[in-house]
Amino acid sequence: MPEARNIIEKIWDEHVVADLGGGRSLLHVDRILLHDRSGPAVFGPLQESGRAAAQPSLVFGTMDHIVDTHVGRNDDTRFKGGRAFIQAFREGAHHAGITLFDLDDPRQGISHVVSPELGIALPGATLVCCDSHTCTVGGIGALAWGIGTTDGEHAVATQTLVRAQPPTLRVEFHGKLPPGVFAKDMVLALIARYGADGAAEHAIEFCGEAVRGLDVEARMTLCNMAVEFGAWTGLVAPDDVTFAWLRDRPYAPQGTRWDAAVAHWRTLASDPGASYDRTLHLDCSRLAPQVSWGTNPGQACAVDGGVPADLSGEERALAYMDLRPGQPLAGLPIDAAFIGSCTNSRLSDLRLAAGVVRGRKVAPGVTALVVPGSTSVKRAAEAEGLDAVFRAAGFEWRESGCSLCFYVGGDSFDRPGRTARRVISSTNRNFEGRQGPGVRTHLASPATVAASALAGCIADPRPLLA
Ligand SMILES: CC(C)[C@H](C(=O)O)[C@@H](O)C(=O)O
Ligand code: SF4
Repeated sequence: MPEARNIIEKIWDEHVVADLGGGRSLLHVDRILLHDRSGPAVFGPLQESGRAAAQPSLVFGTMDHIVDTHVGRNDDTRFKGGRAFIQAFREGAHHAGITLFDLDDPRQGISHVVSPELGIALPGATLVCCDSHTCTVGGIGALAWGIGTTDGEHAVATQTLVRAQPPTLRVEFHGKLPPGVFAKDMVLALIARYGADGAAEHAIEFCGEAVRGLDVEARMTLCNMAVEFGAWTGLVAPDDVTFAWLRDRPYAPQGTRWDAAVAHWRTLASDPGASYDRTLHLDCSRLAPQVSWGTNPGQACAVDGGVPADLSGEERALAYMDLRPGQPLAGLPIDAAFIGSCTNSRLSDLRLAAGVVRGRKVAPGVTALVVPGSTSVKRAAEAEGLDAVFRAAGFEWRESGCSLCFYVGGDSFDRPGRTARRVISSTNRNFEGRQGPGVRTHLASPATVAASALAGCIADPRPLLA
């Protein structure tokens, strides 16, 4: 009788090319994603050392981080030297012979949004990208992780990587999610409960009733923030919900190859009795929408709660956020609301936010914007009239990209003429300066961001969803 294995061990075992001893293995990498921000640092050294891509058909590039998301964009960007980055990335991609989703390509978008959407990321596959949120695609059951550019160069040149096998962590979300509470709230509550380093470099399998009840896009939201929990990566075992979502995607297997793939993917689920190095639990049945109050994603609480009263050692976070212990969060005035990023910019996120916004207006003085995660999400949203709903309410409707998730991409909430100090955001990081110098970020679900944009202050979305 073979030993019971969990899904992470199964995917790992299938990808070992050579056991290097000491727990380290040479792994086959099934797919590589590269983007405009870190991609040039992969192509440059690769070309200088005279090496080529081992399997260019398994490597994909997309423009996302530093592109301008204003309508009518071109190679110019707000990132200093951005044009040179974009052009170097384009040239490197052409030279290496990989597939590039360039600015004018309908498949362009944030790496972690486009790879599952196009069926590049698949259940049971290994996938890497020089980006920490590569774990997002764990939502369809891929073992995906962020790497540095030196590993990126190694991966492109050999289609393999050296890794030590990670310890495993089972996170069980019990119960059913109450109405108005979403995957973003689950993961914020998890990190708040166990701390921003709670997963300590483990590979997580997210499971339990609340996870099974999530659609694939929400599972990606959950896995997106595994890295904010200190994990190496996170995934959800693929099931019928996954297979239905992936079917007929352009790069997914077709015809009889699809049937064979599904039959194999079904074998990946953790065996009964499989063991993990650690297990954590969270009850979702009474969970409230969550909002972060501090400067790491673990500093979050219920929207109808407040900053913990008994804080010590958090003075810097509170000073930066201009908050005091015990202060309620609901009712705190905001300057801006942002819906976007690889965490929450898929079609289901935009539908949810539009449902809150429909027929209502953004509060006077609040800058509100929606940045779809991919051009295809944008087009699908427009076909449903969601852009019109957002625009009528007073939201700006942008082209796809990372945009205001990340100040280093060139766009900032603290630009001349548009100073926004306090922002409620559907993104994943609330670090000091993340969305611009001095900008204070509150992380929340797209529903909470939308409700807050309308109220002009942090607001509970539940009354608007009822
Ligand atoms: C620029 C990129 C390498 C970075 C990352 O690795 O995550 C960015 O996407 C981020 O979210 O901070
Ligand atoms: S959307 Fe934000 S978190 Fe995601 S890859 Fe882009 S910059 Fe990083």
